[in-house]
Amino acid sequence: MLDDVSLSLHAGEAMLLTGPNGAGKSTLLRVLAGLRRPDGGALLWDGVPIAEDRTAHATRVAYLGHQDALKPSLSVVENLHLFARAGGGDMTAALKAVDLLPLADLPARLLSAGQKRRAALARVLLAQAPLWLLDEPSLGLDANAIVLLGEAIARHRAGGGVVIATTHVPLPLEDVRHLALPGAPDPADRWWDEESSALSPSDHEGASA
Ligand SMILES: Nc1ncnc2c1ncn2[C@@H]1O[C@H](COP(=O)(O)OP(=O)(O)OP(=O)(O)O)[C@@H](O)[C@H]1O
Repeated sequence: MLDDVSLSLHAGEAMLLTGPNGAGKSTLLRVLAGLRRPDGGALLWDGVPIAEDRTAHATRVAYLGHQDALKPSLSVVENLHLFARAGGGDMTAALKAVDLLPLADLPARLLSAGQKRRAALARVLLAQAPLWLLDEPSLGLDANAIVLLGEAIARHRAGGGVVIATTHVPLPLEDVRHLALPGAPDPADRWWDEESSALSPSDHEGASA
């Protein structure tokens, strides 16, 4: 059960949500996305409750769930067009950012699991939304794609964007905050460095979250 959770982020900040399976990380992301109403408490954007205008909140959020939600018969680029907002982001740049340009015309059903995840990430880039809510974004990604993910997040933050991501593994992010949901492992087992908040995959040797 998710209870007594409080967090606040400013432009350019990032937060990782950690905790064991079932701790409520995905539930919290869905609440932050406005996809699920909390039983209590409030979610504010610039001091205004999102409940006052849920449509406006939806335009602020790019949400990446566990499912990549691609239409199998459509090509990568057709899938991305489905979600690109009018006057939205640069399709070629989004495909390049996740190294999918060579596969742009391939039907989504022929993509590998990691390639599908890259396509779902390209959709986040295209949304041009200030708030990225990413549920285990590195799921299925190879080492190179995880580097690209880190770079995309850094660019988003440099432009004033905010990122909140769940993860069970370290992500290559600088100056990231952590929120460990109750039931998280003993602090001695934490793979992040409380002092520097900087992470690298090599920090993760033998740890679990
Ligand atoms: N729609 C739902 N109805 C009832 N219970 C739910 C629903 N969705 C999630 N739960 C429960 O809420 C708890 C938190 O689930 P959640 O998916 O948020 O966990 P999580 O921390 O993201 O886990 P994981 O690390 O496995 O992804 C779990 O016990 C889960 O069974």
